[in-house]
Formats: sequence, structure tokens, C-alpha cells
Amino acid sequence: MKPVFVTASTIQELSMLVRVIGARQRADAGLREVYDGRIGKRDIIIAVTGMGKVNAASAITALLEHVSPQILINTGCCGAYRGSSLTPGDLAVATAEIFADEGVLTSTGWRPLDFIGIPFVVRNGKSFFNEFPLSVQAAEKAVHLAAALGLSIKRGKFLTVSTCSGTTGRGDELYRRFGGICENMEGAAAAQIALRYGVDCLEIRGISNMVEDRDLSRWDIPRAVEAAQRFLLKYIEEL
Ligand SMILES: O=C(O)c1cccc(C(=O)CC[C@H]2O[C@@H](n3cnc4c(=O)[nH]cnc43)[C@H](O)[C@@H]2O)c1
Repeated sequence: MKPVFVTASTIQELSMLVRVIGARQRADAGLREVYDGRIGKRDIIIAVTGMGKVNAASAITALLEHVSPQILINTGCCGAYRGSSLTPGDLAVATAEIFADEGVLTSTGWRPLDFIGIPFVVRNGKSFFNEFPLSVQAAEKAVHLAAALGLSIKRGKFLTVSTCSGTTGRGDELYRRFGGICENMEGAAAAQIALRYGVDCLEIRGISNMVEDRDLSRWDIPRAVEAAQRFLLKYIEEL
């Protein structure tokens, strides 16, 4: 049976999972923080990638060079756009990931990578610019499981940013431009690398904050990361 590969940017977003399944840190992972565990008969590889696209992409690439998992699950916390109807503590699952600030700033406004005309990835003759697909099947499974558990989970596009949107205006602008429900700093990179390696990718995050004028007193990262990990434990058990 192929292993399941779970990644997040910080150990806080994975520590409950590591603790509950008694995963052990690998001694041979070099600069990377990687844990091995099992849920039932399934091997689980848990990796702390570090924050941001470069950290996520390099850590996931390093692992996928050696292991071919059944699925890559990217998790953690994220900020919800005001129009999404999400609130802190809720769960969200991605239907696609969008690099929301890769492109060109022209005199008439921001343009996506299609404007340059050079795709990030070409796979099976299809060019991928800012938007990357995630596993439809895996996302549907998550929605059904959440319903069975009496949890609410919202499905939609996720945006990946280099600069966290710390103003209501910027959040509303990105929401209008892409129609995404939430933003994070790693997901599109994970989806891009998964696509390159032909691995199914699922992204489930807990909402830690609204994307609004930055006020850290309104953030609740512990609640968000606990909700995401509790759900993932159940999800992986059901695989
Ligand atoms: O603004 C700050 O001072 C600050 C303090 C602690 C944490 C942050 C983060 O932005 C955490 C980034 C981390 O969590 C994800 N995340 C969570 N909320 C957001 C958001 O609103 N926009 C983008 N990313 C978010 C992200 O994936 C990072 O891994 C900030």
C-alpha cells in the first residue's frame, strides 16, 4: 500500500497528528523535519516544509524524488475572504489553487502569467499558468466525510500569496479577481509539484483569521490547526 504524505508549513500545524499517531522523527532527513507514522496499515509521512512557496516546493520535491505516495495532503491554517461565508474555526477544502500574485503589473493593472505567455508547467500538452487542479475525488470524499461527521466544510478555490493580505481592501480585491474563498502561502506550490509528479493532491485547511485589516488579536491559529488535524485523522483512517 502506498503511503500518505502530509505537509504543512509549521510544526504547530502538524503536531497533533504527530502526537496522536506516535510518529517518529526521521534521523536521515537532512535539513528537513520529517516524521514517519502509521494509521492502521497505512504508512504516513509527515513533513514540515517551512512557510511559503519555495519552502513548500523544495520540501515536497525532495520527498517525491524518493517516494510515490497515494496522495499528497497539504494542510494548515489560512485566512478567509469576507465574501466566502467562512469564519474562524471552519474547514475549507480546495477545488483548485491559484498563484494570486504571480504575473505582471501593467499601467492598466495586474495581469496573470498568461499575459507573459510562459506557463509554469506543461503536462500532457496542457499549459498551466496561475491555476493548478487538485483531486476532485479526494475533495468530494472530504465533503462527504465532513457531512457524515456533522462538520461543515466549504469547497472552493484557494489563493496562494507571497504577501499576506493585511488589509480589507486587498482581501476584497483578490476575492473579486479570482473568486477564491481563502488564502495561504504554500498551497499552489504544493499543487504545482504534485501535478509535475503525477500525484493526487488534496488541500484542507482550518480558518485562523478573516482577511481584513490586520488585527492579530482576532486570529485563532490553535483552533484552526486543531480542526484541520482532527478532520485529517478521520479522513486518513477512511482511505
Ligand atoms: O501578520 C503577522 O504578524 C503574522 C503572525 C503570525 C502568523 C502570520 C501568518 O500569516 C501565518 C502564515 C502561515 O499561515 C497561513 N496563513 C494563515 N492566515 C493567512 C492569511 O491570512 N494569508 C496568508 N496566509 C495565511 C500561511 O499558509 C502561512 O503558512 C502572520
